[in-house]
Amino acid sequence: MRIDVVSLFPEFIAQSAAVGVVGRAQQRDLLDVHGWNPRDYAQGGYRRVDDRPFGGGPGMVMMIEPLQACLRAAREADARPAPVFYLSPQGAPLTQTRVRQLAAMPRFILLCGRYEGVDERVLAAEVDAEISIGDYVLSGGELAAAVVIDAVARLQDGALNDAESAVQDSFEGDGLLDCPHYTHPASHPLGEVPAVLRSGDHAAIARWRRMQALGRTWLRRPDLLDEAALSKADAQLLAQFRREHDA
Ligand SMILES: CN1CCN(C(=O)c2nonc2N)CC1
Repeated sequence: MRIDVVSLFPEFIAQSAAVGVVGRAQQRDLLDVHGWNPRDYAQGGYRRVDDRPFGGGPGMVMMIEPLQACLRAAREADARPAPVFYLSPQGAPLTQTRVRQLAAMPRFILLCGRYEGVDERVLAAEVDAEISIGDYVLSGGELAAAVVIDAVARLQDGALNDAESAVQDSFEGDGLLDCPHYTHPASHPLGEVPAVLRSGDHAAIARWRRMQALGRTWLRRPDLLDEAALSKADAQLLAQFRREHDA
């Protein structure tokens, strides 16, 4: 899979994509991440990439020409078709379902805006969809692009080791929040590790973890519960959690 990123800070993208799961995926040739800088496609001595907004107001807007030329270069760097996604609070919320769709593509291009954003004509002519990683305002699209790249990289076959796959499966598999995790020491002034986790009874441990995942989802993200396909056993575990919680 190939991801091209158009950004005024391609070094940020390259550095974030060189470490961890994404870096390993690249080393394993599961993923290629390429950064492109619109400033390299800006004309004139100042290599201008932004200008003042028509209508006045604060900040600057990224100009059409450097972006169009940069997107063209990124697109033409590989023969495969490449949809363009713009990171923006105005985009569709990024979900694991959307990540799975992106991860199945042979390639795509991420467009990262800075300042007040990009000229709207670029969005209309060059962008296939906008993606938001959350309802807040960042300083640029690069952090959002790094989030998309990380989530997509994890879904490339061979990117995760067994332990990492288990974590992925725990959320992705059933859409619930994760259960609590503990490690040594078993006793600490902050509290004790739940006895069931030290019991060696793997069936009881699995039930406890499932009940905690169901219960935490009910408490913190009931909207996810509405989407989750709960089994009869799940419903019984959640009922037990709620009885103990309300006791
Ligand atoms: C122009 N620039 C504004 C800030 N920005 C975001 O806040 C953002 N991107 O994706 N999800 C988000 N939230 C990126 C684009």
